Amino acid sequence: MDQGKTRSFGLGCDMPPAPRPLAIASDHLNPSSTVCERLRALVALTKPRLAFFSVCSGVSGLLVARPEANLILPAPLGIALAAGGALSFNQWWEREPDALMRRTADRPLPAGRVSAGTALGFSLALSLAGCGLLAATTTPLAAAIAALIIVLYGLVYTPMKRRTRWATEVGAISGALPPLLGAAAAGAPQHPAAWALAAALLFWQMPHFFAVGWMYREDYRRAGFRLLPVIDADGRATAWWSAGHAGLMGAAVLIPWSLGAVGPIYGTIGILSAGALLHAACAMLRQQNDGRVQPARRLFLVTIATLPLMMIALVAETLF
Ligand code: HEM
Ligand SMILES: CC(C)=CCC/C(C)=C/CC/C(C)=C/COP(=O)(O)OP(=O)(O)O
Repeated sequence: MDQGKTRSFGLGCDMPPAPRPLAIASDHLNPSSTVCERLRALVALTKPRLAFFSVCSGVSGLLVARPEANLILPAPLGIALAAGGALSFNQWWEREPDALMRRTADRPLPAGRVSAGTALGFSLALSLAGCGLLAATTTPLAAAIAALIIVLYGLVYTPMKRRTRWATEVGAISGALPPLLGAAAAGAPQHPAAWALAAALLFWQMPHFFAVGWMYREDYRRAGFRLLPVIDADGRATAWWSAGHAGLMGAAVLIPWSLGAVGPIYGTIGILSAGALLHAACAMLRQQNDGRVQPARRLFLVTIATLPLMMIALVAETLF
């Protein structure tokens, strides 16, 4: 989710040449940067692409729970502010390891485009504004879920990444909660379709991250992250866990479909998506140990392609 100008969507071949030593902001800010450059740096702190997808999953929960809610703006805005707050807090916390990884060395903090104090203040302000807006315009439960996501992601998952390989599972809970946040904002936190999307998203994230982790495992190792792809010598465990979670994602689609909680369009697209993830994870399993990252990259791209399709299918089936 790095927003560096030189790379995009995990293709990983045009990264900056080398990680810098700790060039942490505050004393290293470029005094001649324009207002526009500073604003751009603040936007990059929010990991806009991930934030956008998280908002989409939250809005999907909102729309399936209350289809007429598409006219209500404060809920998506509140979700976006809370997401930006959580994600920029993570960048503030990880400014030192980010400086050690090629993938993230050009982020605003390690690159010195924003000071640590500004980043922390910005992340807290966005978090408070997001939760406040949700509390004032939707439901207290929605604000509470947003606060829970911020705490789980910022204060539990983020420090866990350098301590245990199970951090990813905890991070996946925070990443799966936005559809429930959306449904709570619509006043229907129990809505089965929102729970179905949250469950699919929970399992989707494991192949998604294990693929990325394998692609950048040297980066993660250098920065001291103890994630599964780092401690897995030959890629076998990474591929198996990815395949297993692709299977679980299939179950998270089939079960609500068979119970009538979601319709056949979402059901079919969800099963095809899980099948595509399983296929790509199995390809990773077959080609482990040969040092290539191509199968992992393909798995990552499959995750990126399938998630929007599933969200669109779920919402379209509800609205039309
Ligand atoms: C445990 C949970 C997750 C982890 C550890 C994770 C990690 C990552 C990482 C490291 C990247 C960067 C890949 C690169 O630089 O090439 C990435 C990309 C991406 N992730 Fe995730 N992610 C997680 C959950 C999610 C969730 C919940 C969503 C959406 C709702 C999401 C959407 C995306 C998208 C759209 C990209 C591609 C765009 C970009 O690189 O910014 N991720 N993810
Ligand atoms: C509404 C709301 C508050 C939404 C936010 C949703 C949310 C917290 C998603 C985060 C998912 C996640 C664990 C990403 C990995 O970040 P990472 O820190 O491992 O990624 P990095 O290596 O690129 O820094």
